[in-house]
Amino acid sequence: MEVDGFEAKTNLFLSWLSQMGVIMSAKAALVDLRTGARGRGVVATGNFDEDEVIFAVPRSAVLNRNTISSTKSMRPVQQEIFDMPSWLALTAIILEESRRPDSQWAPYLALLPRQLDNLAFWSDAELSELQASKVVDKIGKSSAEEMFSSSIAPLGIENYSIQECHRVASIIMSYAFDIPEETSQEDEGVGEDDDLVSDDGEETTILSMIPLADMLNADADRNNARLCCDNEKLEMRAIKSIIAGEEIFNDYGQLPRSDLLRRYGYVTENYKAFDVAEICTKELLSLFRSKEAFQGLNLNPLSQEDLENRTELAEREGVFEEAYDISHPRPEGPGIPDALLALFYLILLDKQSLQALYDSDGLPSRSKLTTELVGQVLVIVFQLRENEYATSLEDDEALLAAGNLPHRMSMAVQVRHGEKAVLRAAIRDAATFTGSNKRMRLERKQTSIGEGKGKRPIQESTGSKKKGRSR
Ligand SMILES: C[S@@+](CC[C@H](N)C(=O)[O-])C[C@H]1O[C@@H](n2cnc3c(N)ncnc32)[C@H](O)[C@@H]1O
Repeated sequence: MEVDGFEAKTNLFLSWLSQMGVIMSAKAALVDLRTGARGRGVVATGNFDEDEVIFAVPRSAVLNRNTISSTKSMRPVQQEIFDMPSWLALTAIILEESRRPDSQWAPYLALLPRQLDNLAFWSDAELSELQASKVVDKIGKSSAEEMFSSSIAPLGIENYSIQECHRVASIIMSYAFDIPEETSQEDEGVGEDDDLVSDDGEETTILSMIPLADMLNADADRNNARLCCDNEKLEMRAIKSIIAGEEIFNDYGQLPRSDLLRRYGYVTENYKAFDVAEICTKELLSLFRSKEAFQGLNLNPLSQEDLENRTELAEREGVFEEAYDISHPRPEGPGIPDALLALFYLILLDKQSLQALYDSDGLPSRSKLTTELVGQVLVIVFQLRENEYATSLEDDEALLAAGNLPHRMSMAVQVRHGEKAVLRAAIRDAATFTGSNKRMRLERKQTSIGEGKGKRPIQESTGSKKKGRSR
């Protein structure tokens, strides 16, 4: 006999779905996956062919900003709701619908979780386990609170509290879909073939809670279903054949585990391939002003003016970013982004070559940017970044291998370990750069760098075209 009403809530929700006109294939079932720590999920009980409809949800069962026109109590504040950012408006609407015992969405709202593991709900002590992960700066809890106070509080919703706003806003972050807005009769035919859910935030989309569609879990590239939208209904279709017994997975995107944790409150091994380590450009640039950071590389610190000129050129060339994400190399691109290589290259270029680049149009190709010096500087930058974490990659490996960590701590260790693993791989990669240093602004000194890699005397580049090969 269950004590938490989990199954009863599921059953009420399933009957409500059919009243709302949701049609679910007899070959799919909403099931209890709590033993796998996944809450509810949808599982195939029969085989699905590619493109087969798993369930269809009519637009009338969807909860979004358009819903308020049917909610009498919200009509007086309709304009305020329309003026808010979409996630805030949906937060207000769900708060109001949750308050009303006669809300037509009550059996659906009762299913949404009370406890969440998204980072907004972590204590400071729990967050400190993420160590130097930049995700901690992206939680945005206090700015969200300001918005709740300035936009939602004045609406006078009965059950308003900051805590409840956080819960609802986090649910929206992990459950809502951005779907193409319903087109009017006159517009019909314009976008009828556009059946993909858009998540690019274009004006024609509307942030919506879609009952049942949001009961699908996700696990990186294990997705086997996709939401397709037309003007009347939203259909969850198989994107490949699904065998009876398999879980039906949606696609939450190729998120690094840090962002998965921030937005969805969980991590799995399958997202490891998308992990990133973030390098903050401001911190990076300060290294080039110091004497200590690159000791042993025959590299003089840059004046503030020189550094600014070089970063301005990087901006002109479209390679300057506030932060750079280092990732594992993937078919879509290398782990160390071209833009970061280009920034380093510009910072390390000798004066004459820099001037030539100013007067030219365009940066050299990636293979020219990967000079030995760029690689050496990158190695140092990545090592410094790795040292910002309080524990080493090996410490974290031992912690994870020992197991028995509390749930949130285990997730935090996986995130920070993943970021360090990205940095280690990037260090190995940068150490292989062997491109010529002849245009690099190395101190004029007869010395050698790059132990074991085609050693040659290092000369300050004069830009002279007839510089011969030294080997
Ligand atoms: C859109 S909901 C999916 C339905 C959810 N399982 C439920 O019971 O309400 C997204 C949430 O499901 C959970 N989730 C999704 N995929 C998961 C996975 N592979 N492992 C663990 N939890 C997952 C996370 O809590 C996430 O925030």
